[in-house]
Amino acid sequence: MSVMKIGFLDIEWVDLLDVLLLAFLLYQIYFLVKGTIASRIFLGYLLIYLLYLVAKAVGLELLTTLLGYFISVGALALIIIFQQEIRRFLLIIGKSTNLANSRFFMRWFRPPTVSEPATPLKPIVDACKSMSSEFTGGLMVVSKNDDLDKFVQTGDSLDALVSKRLLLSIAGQYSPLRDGAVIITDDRIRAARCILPISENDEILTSTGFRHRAAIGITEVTDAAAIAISEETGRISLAIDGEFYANISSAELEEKLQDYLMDASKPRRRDNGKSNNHA
Ligand SMILES: Nc1ncnc2c1ncn2[C@@H]1O[C@H](COP(=O)(O)OP(=O)(O)OP(=O)(O)O)[C@@H](O)[C@H]1O
Repeated sequence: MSVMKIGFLDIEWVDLLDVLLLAFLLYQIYFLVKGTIASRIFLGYLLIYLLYLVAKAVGLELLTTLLGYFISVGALALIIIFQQEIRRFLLIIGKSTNLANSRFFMRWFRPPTVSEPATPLKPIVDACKSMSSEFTGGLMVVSKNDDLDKFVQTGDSLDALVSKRLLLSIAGQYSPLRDGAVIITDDRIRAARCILPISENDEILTSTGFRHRAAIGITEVTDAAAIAISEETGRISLAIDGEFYANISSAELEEKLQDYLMDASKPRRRDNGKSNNHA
């Protein structure tokens, strides 16, 4: 059924839907790559494509052929270049269709209300407080819903009950487990010395070290929260969903962790990959 006619163009409902869906998809891709190196590559590729169109329209045959070759292998090249972003995009789709997190699902099949998160926060926050005052560096990941097996496997398995004493001894100056990250799921310390993905977001201050980039990185690809304690400054920082809360107090840490871990319906940010520094 025709909606409107512009000259020889007969526009139908399905065309409008097509354009709207394409605009929505491009908008999502824009937010996904915004602030990353990928956005510049994408822009560069777009400019080459525009140049190709102009060359073709003007009739520059040699240039058109050359650029045509470049663009024909472009799809494959884009998949290789954007593999991180495509992975992140599919993860977001996977997460947003996660039934357990869906508001609709929660409304009808709400599990019995619990007032405390599965992970005991007091020993974690107390350990962070001690580490902060003693300038002991540390990186702790607290799981929410996502499976962190892949990252647990990069470290040394522990499977011990969460306790302040154990967290402090892992982070201690002479501990062989102090490098890398500690991963906590529910009330268990699952592993130490784990390697986390480093955030590639170029909006993060260049002075930010690898411990803090790793804290942001893990929260960009999973729904876990990550705490970094700086060895240099003793500051406590928290990363959630790619957002970075720098230099927070132990009370703020506990409050933010509590809110985040208890909020099962909290939707993931749309502009995944964009980190903000909340100093
Ligand atoms: N990808 C990673 N995964 C897990 N841990 C990491 C990773 N990168 C660095 N770390 C840990 O962070 C420690 C300190 O790294 P770096 O000095 O670059 O970080 P930083 O952010 O400047 O932290 P600090 O303020 O404590 O110096 C490393 O010794 C290592 O234990």
